[in-house]
Amino acid sequence: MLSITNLRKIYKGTDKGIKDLTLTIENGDICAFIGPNGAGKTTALKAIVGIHPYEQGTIALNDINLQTDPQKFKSMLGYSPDNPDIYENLRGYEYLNFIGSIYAVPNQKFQQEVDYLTEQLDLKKSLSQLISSYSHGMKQRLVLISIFLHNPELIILDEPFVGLDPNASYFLTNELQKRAQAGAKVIYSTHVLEVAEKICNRVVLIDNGKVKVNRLMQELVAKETLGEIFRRETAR
Ligand SMILES: Nc1ncnc2c1ncn2[C@@H]1O[C@H](COP(=O)(O)OP(=O)(O)OP(=O)(O)O)[C@@H](O)[C@H]1O
Repeated sequence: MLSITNLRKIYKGTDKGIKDLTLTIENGDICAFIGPNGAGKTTALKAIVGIHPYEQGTIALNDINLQTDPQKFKSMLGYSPDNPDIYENLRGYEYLNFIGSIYAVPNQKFQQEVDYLTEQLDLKKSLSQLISSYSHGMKQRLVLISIFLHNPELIILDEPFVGLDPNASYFLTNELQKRAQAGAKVIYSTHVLEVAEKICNRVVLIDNGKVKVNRLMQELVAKETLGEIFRRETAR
């Protein structure tokens, strides 16, 4: 279980960021973070993965506290940022070897996962090229492969579908569902509400740094679409 309690992260000298976030994600949950531009989704995700220090609150994954045991917490995590800025001077396979060794993925398992994921995401033939020669979508696919390698318990993705071609998007939606069914917890931010409505069982709507809606998807969209709810909740 991922448990976030009264998380607060405000950028220095501003009143922007996340003001109060409390959330529980159970094993098998796929949770959508939605909200207007600038609402605080990326800030919240960066705090949850330990990139942004936060001044208040608790984040714990299976009772491992991010602040007191960051190394253990991060070993259970797979994170894809909104911008796939990765080591440009490495070749694709060098990057994957690097990530595999950081997470101490056993050799056989590493090879199996790389074979499967590069095949599915059509990156096999490009692994010997420098990452600097990759397109945006290819870098994104390489990051996705790298985060799935160690079978993370918590998968955090910041706008993962932006820039992915339809084949890669199809693979990603299936892969997230498959991994959630096997017990992983997934949170991803998105503006693509139709996909979120289809694959997520929980939705958190953030507006102006605060949680406005935190509901099970099935209950929330019983009478209205997620788009209609979004427009009503965020009307100025
Ligand atoms: N490094 C920073 N320093 C100061 N303010 C920041 C910083 N990063 C983000 N902000 C501000 O914090 C607020 C939340 O930004 P954030 O990027 O978390 O929003 P978001 O919900 O991810 O938006 P989008 O949907 O546009 O990606 C915004 O007002 C933004 O301007």
